[in-house]
Amino acid sequence: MGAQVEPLGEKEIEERLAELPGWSVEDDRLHRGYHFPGHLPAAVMVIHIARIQEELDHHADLTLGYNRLTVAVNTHSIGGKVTDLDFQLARRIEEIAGAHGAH
Ligand SMILES: C[C@H](O)[C@H](O)[C@H]1CNC2=NC(N)=NC(=O)C2=N1
Repeated sequence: MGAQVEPLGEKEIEERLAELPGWSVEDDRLHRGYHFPGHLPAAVMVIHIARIQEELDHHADLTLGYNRLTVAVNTHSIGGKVTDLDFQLARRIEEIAGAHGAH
């Protein structure tokens, strides 16, 4: 996979985060929490994210609550650092969030 799976530096992370409001990096994990109008829309978004994750072969930890969903991801194959793969997944999730009533 080459340079794509290099851990990102601090400046590269800041640049990418600037394009992704609501997302942050803590403890080497890229994460965001979403709120929903109820439980089913949150659960449906989990399934939609799962499809994207299979397409990208990159998988986040998804924590589903009643009307909340937390997404946290890093790249396991390089020992749990934030890479461009994590940002690719985050951008794909952002693209679908609005349609699920997530905010
Ligand atoms: C075999 C398969 O391609 C790997 O295990 C993939 C699957 N999903 C993954 N997801 C994440 N977040 N990091 C990985 O390194 C990773 N590796």
